Amino acid sequence: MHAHPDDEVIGTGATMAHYVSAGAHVTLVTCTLGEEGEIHVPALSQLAAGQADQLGGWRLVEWERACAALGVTDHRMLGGAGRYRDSGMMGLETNQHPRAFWGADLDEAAAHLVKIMREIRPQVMITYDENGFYGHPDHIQAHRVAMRAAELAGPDGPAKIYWTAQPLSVLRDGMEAFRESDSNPFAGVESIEDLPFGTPDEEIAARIDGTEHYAKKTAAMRAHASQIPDNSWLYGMAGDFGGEFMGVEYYTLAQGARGPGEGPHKWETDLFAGLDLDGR
Ligand SMILES: CC(=O)N[C@H]1[C@@H](O[C@@H]2[C@H](O)[C@H](O)[C@@H](O)[C@H](O)[C@H]2O)O[C@H](CO)[C@@H](O)[C@@H]1O
Ligand SMILES: [Zn+2]
Repeated sequence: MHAHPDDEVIGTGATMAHYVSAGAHVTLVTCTLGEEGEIHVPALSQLAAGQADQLGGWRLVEWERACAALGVTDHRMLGGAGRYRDSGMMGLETNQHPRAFWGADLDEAAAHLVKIMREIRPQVMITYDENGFYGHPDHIQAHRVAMRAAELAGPDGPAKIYWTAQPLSVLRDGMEAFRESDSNPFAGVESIEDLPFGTPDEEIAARIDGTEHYAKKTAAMRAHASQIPDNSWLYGMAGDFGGEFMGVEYYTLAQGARGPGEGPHKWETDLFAGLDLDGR
């Protein structure tokens, strides 16, 4: 369950490709079209919200192309394309738009996801933590709607719920690795504790290694060209560090029993670890 087109790749692209290739049924639910986003493709600049206001339709196409690159065939917009609008960054006037996701009625929005849950009966759901990973209103709302839907869906809801996360150790390694880079995402950051995200390693529950799929993740990122420019640090990370940073994704476990794991913190290597898959 993601907030905008492109979130699915940045946070969970390798995980989605990993499970599609393992034969799992992966359903992506995205909550808005991303109408209020930046535009990094000059030729598209007049699609912006304050001009032609067509960015949402364009990002829908980018989103479908990115899903194709990951092998995800079941991708849905919450309540149908255009039902909820990108709210913009926290505190902006766009938060008050009549269709802004940030102002959506929680149970009405959750009902759209419950309907999907009753159809697909997921064993595992991934969404964001209470802060929406980094505090964007649509990410916070996606968390709230996903957790409410899981509560309302009862036995049709997921047995395990994970929230996207970045271990502090990975952020420290990344900050060091990018120190000399000319596209340093940590530029101006004194300490990783200043970042709006980061989880102590001991609170991480799962490390999903989708390294073999990081080329699919990179291709899916390129599909989101309006949001992820060619000179993005994300490509630098993929280029300089290969799958090590791009192909591995981390999660905390918000609901369900933790399965067997590896390493000093017993991180699961499979989100379905410990589940009776025959049962559901
Ligand atoms: C990854 C993500 O959630 N992107 C959102 C976010 O985009 C940010 C926004 O454009 C901001 O103005 C930029 O400074 C920042 O770099 C962007 O990440 O918010 C957008 C508006 O809600 C949203 O469309 C985009 O998908
Ligand atoms: Zn987002």
